[in-house]
Amino acid sequence: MIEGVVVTPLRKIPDERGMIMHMMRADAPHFEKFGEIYFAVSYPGVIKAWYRHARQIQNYAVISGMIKLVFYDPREDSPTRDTVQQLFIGEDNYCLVRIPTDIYSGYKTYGVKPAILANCTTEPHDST
Ligand SMILES: Cc1cn([C@H]2C[C@H](O)[C@@H](COP(=O)(O)OP(=O)(O)O[C@H]3O[C@H](C)C(=O)[C@H](O)[C@H]3O)O2)c(=O)[nH]c1=O
Repeated sequence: MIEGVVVTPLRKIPDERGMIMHMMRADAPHFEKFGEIYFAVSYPGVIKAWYRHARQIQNYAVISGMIKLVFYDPREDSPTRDTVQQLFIGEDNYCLVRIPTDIYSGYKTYGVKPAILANCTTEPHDST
């Protein structure tokens, strides 16, 4: 596992009406800071890469569909420098993935339906 990447299994609580899908709460051990939450929808087969953020920690949960999520660690001071990691996450493996600053990440949507990725970040998005 790349240093700083944390995978936390999340609960789905079903009943006859549907389900509750946990993601983030302020008293959870994995909560750090709230910046923004948004939903990225990707059609089947779409690749989104590469991302690298200097300030913003990302927390991904894929609420519908599946993605192959890949990381590369270029950090000179990291014990996992030059490591590649891949995860298959989404409705069949419902979890929260913490992505630390300064690593590269990217993903591909697979399967037959769009993936809906919720991203709860520690800083508001800034495209500059
Ligand atoms: C994230 C965001 C984007 N935008 C605008 C900026 C662009 O005009 C458009 C698409 O943004 P972007 O190309 O950044 O979208 P993605 O390639 O899906 O990437 C975003 O969602 C993936 C999952 C990441 O992890 C990235 O960090 C995040 O940038 O939406 C906004 O106006 N506000 C926002 O909060």
